[in-house]
Amino acid sequence: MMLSALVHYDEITTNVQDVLLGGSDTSAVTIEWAISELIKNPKLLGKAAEELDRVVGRERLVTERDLPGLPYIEAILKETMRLHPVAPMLVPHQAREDAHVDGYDIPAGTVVFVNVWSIGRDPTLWDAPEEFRPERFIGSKIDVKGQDFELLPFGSGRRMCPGLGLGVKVTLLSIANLLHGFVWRLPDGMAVEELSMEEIFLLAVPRKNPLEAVFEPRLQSHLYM
Ligand code: HEM
Repeated sequence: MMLSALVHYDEITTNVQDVLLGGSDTSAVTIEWAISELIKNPKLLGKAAEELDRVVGRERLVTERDLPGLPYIEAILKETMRLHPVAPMLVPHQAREDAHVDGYDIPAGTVVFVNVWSIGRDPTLWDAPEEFRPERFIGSKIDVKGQDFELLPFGSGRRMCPGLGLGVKVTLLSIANLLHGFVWRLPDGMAVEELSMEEIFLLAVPRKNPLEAVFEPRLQSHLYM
């Protein structure tokens, strides 16, 4: 009885840890990459601000209800997830039965890694894959929900990320509010070419050096209270 209560407690702790870890770093890393790419491309920063001013205006903050009307912000998120997937090889999976995929035999028991980092930069799938171009997703049906195999930042299938819905909303809303609420630029005297985009390959792939940026309010002061 005591043992089963202990196992039960351990399972709860592990599951809570999974959700906290799975849901915090992933979103933070994605948001930092999105802002970095935009600071490097001031024209895109301007396009995002234009969409936010047109749809939301300057009298209030962005809310979840605004998200469906912000296709450019959504395109920024997809483009960030294409170039900077937080789990570059997803997590290891094991083939349960013999399979034949694209000319390769995969025996049962094989540990399979899916290199979504490379897929996102594959020149046979993407035009100018090294360029950050959110426009490529405007009018495109490609989504991050695990059905379009060229873009799998949340994985696919029965073990794909269960936090997809929450993850997309949190990152979209954060990026939208950061761009709507602040003007972003590099510190004085620093040119965009000097902004390092080096990655560090850990469990997630954050920036090697934390982003240093200057941000100034662009809305009325009472909105920040
Ligand atoms: C930007 C946000 C996020 C990204 C990019 C992301 C990405 C991923 C990826 C790639 C996996 C592995 C999928 C696979 O096995 O192939 C995963 C698993 C998981 N994620 Fe997320 N995630 C995000 C947000 C969240 C959130 C908000 C939560 C929870 C609140 C969460 C909870 C989990 C859990 C529990 C798993 C393990 C699922 C399993 O093994 O069955 N994630 N996530």
